[in-house]
Amino acid sequence: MPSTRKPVIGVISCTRTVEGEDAYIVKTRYVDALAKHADAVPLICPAITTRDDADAMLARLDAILLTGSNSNIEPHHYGAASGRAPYDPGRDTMSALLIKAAVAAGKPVFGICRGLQEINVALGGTLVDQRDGAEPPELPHHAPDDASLEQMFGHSHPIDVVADTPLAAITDEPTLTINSVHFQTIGALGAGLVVNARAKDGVVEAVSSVEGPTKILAVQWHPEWQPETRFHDLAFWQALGEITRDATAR
Ligand SMILES: N[C@@H](CCC(=O)NCCCC(=O)O)C(=O)O
Repeated sequence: MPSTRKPVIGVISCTRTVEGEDAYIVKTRYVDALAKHADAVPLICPAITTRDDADAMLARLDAILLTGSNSNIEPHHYGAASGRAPYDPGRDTMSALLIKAAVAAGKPVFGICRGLQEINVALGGTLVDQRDGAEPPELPHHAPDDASLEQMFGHSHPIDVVADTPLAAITDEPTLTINSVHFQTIGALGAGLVVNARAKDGVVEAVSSVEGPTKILAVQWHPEWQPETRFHDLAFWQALGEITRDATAR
């Protein structure tokens, strides 16, 4: 019987400089979407540095959400010789620990943009950067550098949803038009992940876990950006709440 209490979902934070000091921050749109559309209680998680702390944190959470962020994962985490700043090493450490702890505890792991990339890397996958190609990308996945915030999240393209995947069941549409705010994309797929959607250039746009106790669902786009305007984004958030309730009822 699924639990009737609201699930508590941990939201990973980023380290930024605020008023001249280090601060743990989360953009409100991620937290608000969990509360408004997943019917969950969001709990912002500071950067932890040990597996014991990650296990203790997970013991008090029903699931975790790895948000988007402008920073890139440091390349040594996925065996690359070089990468592009900005970085957030504290977040890299925390996301790897939280993902491993959640998988060990059989608790759901959800990812958005950088969060999808962190899940892929934590499971042994790699990333590639569209800016490293010899030619400009056939399909740019990020607006030009001088774009405003609205223009950045207005940059969009279609994706093809893979049939018989969790995303197909959630959205019930073979193609979606999604916003796109990233330069990095999945290279090698992490262990246990299944592709749920691809862009027309083959870029992986959504993944889920192969059947098993730990439910993973991650998307490369931003369903937290004005989700009221797109059915598939509202459906994404409703699914997060349902997946987490089901997991707590097991
Ligand atoms: N840096 C990575 C991940 C991109 C990402 O998460 N973008 C979101 C930025 C807006 C926000 O903070 O939500 C890449 O470039 O691929």
